[in-house]
Amino acid sequence: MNSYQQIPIEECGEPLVPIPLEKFAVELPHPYERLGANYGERSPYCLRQGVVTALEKAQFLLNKSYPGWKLKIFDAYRTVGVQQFMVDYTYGILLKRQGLPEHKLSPQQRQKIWDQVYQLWAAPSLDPLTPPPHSTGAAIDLTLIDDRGITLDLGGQIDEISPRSHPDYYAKSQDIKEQQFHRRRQLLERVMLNAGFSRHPREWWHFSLGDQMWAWLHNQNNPNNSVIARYGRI
Ligand SMILES: C[C@@H](N)C(=O)N[C@H](C)C(=O)O
Ligand SMILES: [Zn+2]
Repeated sequence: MNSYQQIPIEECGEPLVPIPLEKFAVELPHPYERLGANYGERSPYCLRQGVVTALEKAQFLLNKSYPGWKLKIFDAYRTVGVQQFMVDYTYGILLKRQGLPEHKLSPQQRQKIWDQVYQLWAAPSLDPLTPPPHSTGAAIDLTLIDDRGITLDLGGQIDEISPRSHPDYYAKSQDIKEQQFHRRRQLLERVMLNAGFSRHPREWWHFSLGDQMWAWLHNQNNPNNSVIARYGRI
């Protein structure tokens, strides 16, 4: 269990609502649907009402400094089934990289792959006390586009399994291009944090508001003013 999953949840009952996609840029077709993930009746482009409002605020703050730029939504809501699909898909990718069929792997080799998967992905838990962040409708993965509609390079792909995914990977670089990646990551972080979100400590693209991870991060920074999560699995 991750530390953040010990945070209690007091579900506030806010509905999951569609993201007004016309206000943002969107990765289309949806990256996980393209891989075969089945959302059933649900859409990945939904969030809790309060989270959509905060996302609109982040877009507004971005436009104050950078008119015409947009937040580009990669992924938002996921059922636990989709979380399971992506965890299994990522295991398959890492297995292929090893170049060995699964039955030839030792239990230790297998465990090493699972550890890598769970470095990046939350466990597809059906326990209401430990929901995957995206299954609460409170988490979003996103990047930036500029006023020409060009997706900006933030120095790595979303969902990349590599040290480059760490938000501060380029923080100390002397390379001009890499310093630009870092400034863009800082810009994305600034507008999202000022709108109320928290950023995942290991993923430059993942932000959430009101879920267990958000509360845990808040409490790390404000030990005298602790909060609990208001969004559970929906
Ligand atoms: C891997 C990335 N898309 C992501 O969302 N990671 C977090 C931790 C998650 O699975 O909730
Ligand atoms: Zn995410």
